[in-house]
Amino acid sequence: MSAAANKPAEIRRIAVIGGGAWGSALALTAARAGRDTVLWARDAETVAAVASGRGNPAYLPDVPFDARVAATTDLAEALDGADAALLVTPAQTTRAMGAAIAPLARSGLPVVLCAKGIERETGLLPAQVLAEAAPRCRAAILSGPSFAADVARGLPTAVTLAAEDGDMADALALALAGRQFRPYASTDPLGAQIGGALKNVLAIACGAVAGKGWGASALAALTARGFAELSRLGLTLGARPETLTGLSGLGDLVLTCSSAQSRNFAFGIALGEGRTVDELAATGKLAEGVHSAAVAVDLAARHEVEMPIAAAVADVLAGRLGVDDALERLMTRPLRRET
Ligand SMILES: NC(=O)C1=CN([C@@H]2O[C@H](COP(=O)(O)OP(=O)(O)OC[C@H]3O[C@@H](n4cnc5c(N)ncnc54)[C@H](OP(=O)(O)O)[C@@H]3O)[C@@H](O)[C@H]2O)C=CC1
Ligand SMILES: O=C(CO)COP(=O)(O)O
Repeated sequence: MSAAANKPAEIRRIAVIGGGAWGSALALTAARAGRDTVLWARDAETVAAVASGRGNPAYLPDVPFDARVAATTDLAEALDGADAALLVTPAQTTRAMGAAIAPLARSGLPVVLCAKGIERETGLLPAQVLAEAAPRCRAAILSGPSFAADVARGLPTAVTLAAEDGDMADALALALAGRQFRPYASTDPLGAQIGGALKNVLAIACGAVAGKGWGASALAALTARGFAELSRLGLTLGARPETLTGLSGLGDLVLTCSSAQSRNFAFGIALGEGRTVDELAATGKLAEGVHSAAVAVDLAARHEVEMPIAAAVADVLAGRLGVDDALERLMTRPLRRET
């Protein structure tokens, strides 16, 4: 067989599964890139608004949709004829959504996982979950510094698009690329997932520092030590250094640990200001780090990797530690060489 015969076919039609902020922004991105794009959402009002060109008032208010995106509540219709799917529901729904996609997807369908998290019950990353739930689909990862509202408004950014199969990563990057959206293909999906999941946990810690008013020096120090944790775990699990220092690692960590536009950072700010975890959970706003913190710490412990900042976040979220005590615990750890 010739090399050309092994190349993935051109990606013309994209199904975006998930009608929240990021799914809508990515559907717009795909449509702007010239793909025939259909958005699946479970909420009929969202589907009606997107299909009529009004955009997504629930999740992206005031963002005009400047490209044509079809929409449906019927998953089979969304996947019919799709050359690739983007799965953009919260990380803890990956298994159920994968199982729903599995019987409807053609064999070998590329499924780009866009959620950033670790499955709570198993400690598995999204691609590992998809491999169990939809084994005939092929996983790719889209991750990097990209607030949905910015991307939907057409503000520029760059992201990592990773798959074990480099040709598939290249084809997906080409299918989504535009003047304002620049995907870099990678063959390190593991590294891309670790960066995306951990930056959310670390952003909660950074937000708490901001909410406490502990100053810009503390915030920078915590971000750097957070990156050390992320890198330690990533390297131990087999991620590549250039992925961890790249867009889906350091790039997204810097964004999320410095901007109140991040829901994880905003969650941390509110904790630092004295709101309780229960109050914040009741808002229903998604902060993926809340769901991944404890399992990330367990995963690190299983591999004998120290993650004191993530552990402090997990303890604060579980009500075992206050934010002031968490700082005290981090600052009084035994002095050590910087690694
Ligand atoms: N927002 C952002 O800037 C970015 C987000 N991400 C990641 O993308 C993922 C999704 O985030 P985002 O879109 O912002 O989240 P949102 O809270 O904006 O939207 C979540 C969407 O998922 C749907 N949903 C929730 N639970 C289920 C379920 N069990 N089955 C089917 N659909 C479900 C919701 O539907 P309903 O409205 O009906 O509840 C909603 O459409 C997260 O992992 C996040 O980390 C990544 C990069 C940027
Ligand atoms: O992942 C994101 C930006 O890259 C979005 O971060 P939040 O989920 O914290 O809003």
